[in-house]
Amino acid sequence: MLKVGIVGSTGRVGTLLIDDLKNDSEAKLAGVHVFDKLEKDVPSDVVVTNDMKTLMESVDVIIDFSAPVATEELLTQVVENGVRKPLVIATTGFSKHQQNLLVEASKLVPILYSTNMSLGVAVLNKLVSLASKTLSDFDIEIVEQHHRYKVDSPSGTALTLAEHAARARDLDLDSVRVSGRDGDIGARTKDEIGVMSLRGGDIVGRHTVGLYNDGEFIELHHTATARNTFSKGAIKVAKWLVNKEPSLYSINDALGL
Ligand SMILES: NC(=O)C1=CN([C@@H]2O[C@H](COP(=O)(O)OP(=O)(O)OC[C@H]3O[C@@H](n4cnc5c(N)ncnc54)[C@H](OP(=O)(O)O)[C@@H]3O)[C@@H](O)[C@H]2O)C=CC1
Ligand SMILES: O=C(O)C1=N[C@H](C(=O)O)C[C@H](O)C1
Repeated sequence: MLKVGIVGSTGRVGTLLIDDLKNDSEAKLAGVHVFDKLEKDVPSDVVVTNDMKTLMESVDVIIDFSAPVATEELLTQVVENGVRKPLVIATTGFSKHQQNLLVEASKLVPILYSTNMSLGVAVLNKLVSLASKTLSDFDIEIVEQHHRYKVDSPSGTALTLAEHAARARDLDLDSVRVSGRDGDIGARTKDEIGVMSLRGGDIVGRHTVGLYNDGEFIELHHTATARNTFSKGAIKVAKWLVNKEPSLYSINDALGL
């Protein structure tokens, strides 16, 4: 039985991970990191701790849906404190420093990082690469919609979709991304990639990649209708990751896409 540890165990996705692991025949909950207090009941043999190193040493693999500072603490245990455990990282909104730390840690332990753990978005990324390259004259605009509690913007998924679009056109995303328009902004430039955010209600996650030209346009939509799409996806890739060599893996590696 694969022993799973959760970082972000009290969160929207973390609580679903606890439920999903109760019904899994190959993986079980072995430890949870709690920042404050765990309201949910867990079996008595589960390690409940606010110490990241203790959690990591109690499990076979970590699944992280938390906050950038918490993921940074996790990665620091690998890079500075010699802890060696495979990590599935789903948290979004990292700074450049945190992104670099993730790359450094992946030289020491296997890490699968994905801004979206759904199969649908994994396929959408591939469709976006194909469409952006083939429809090279079309303007690309991405819109993401999420629930009112989401704290980072644009979503990690929207940024990953934008990266696929930019790479397909040999563009540097940081130079061409536009994430707000207001006032006398002038006409749209050819290469810019718009990435816009809407927040409201209980929307689990919706991403639209539009490619617009004179006389026609294509819009590719993905909608997550249940949040456990992400928790179940993360457990699936954790099983795949656990015996891999240190490296930075994508969800496409795990799903064979
Ligand atoms: N890749 C994917 O498929 C998906 C990624 N996400 C991402 O996962 C992350 C979590 O999402 P969600 O569950 O909705 O968020 P929540 O805000 O519901 O949960 C965040 C969790 O992180 C914990 N946390 C916050 N700060 C710290 C800290 N400093 N140290 C330790 N733990 C901390 C919280 O603990 P406490 O409750 O005590 O504050 C809580 O358990 C977000 O970055 C989100 O974008 C979300 C869905 C899918
Ligand atoms: O915070 C969320 O809820 C989600 N976050 C991820 C992101 O930032 O892309 C994935 C999903 O869309 C839900």
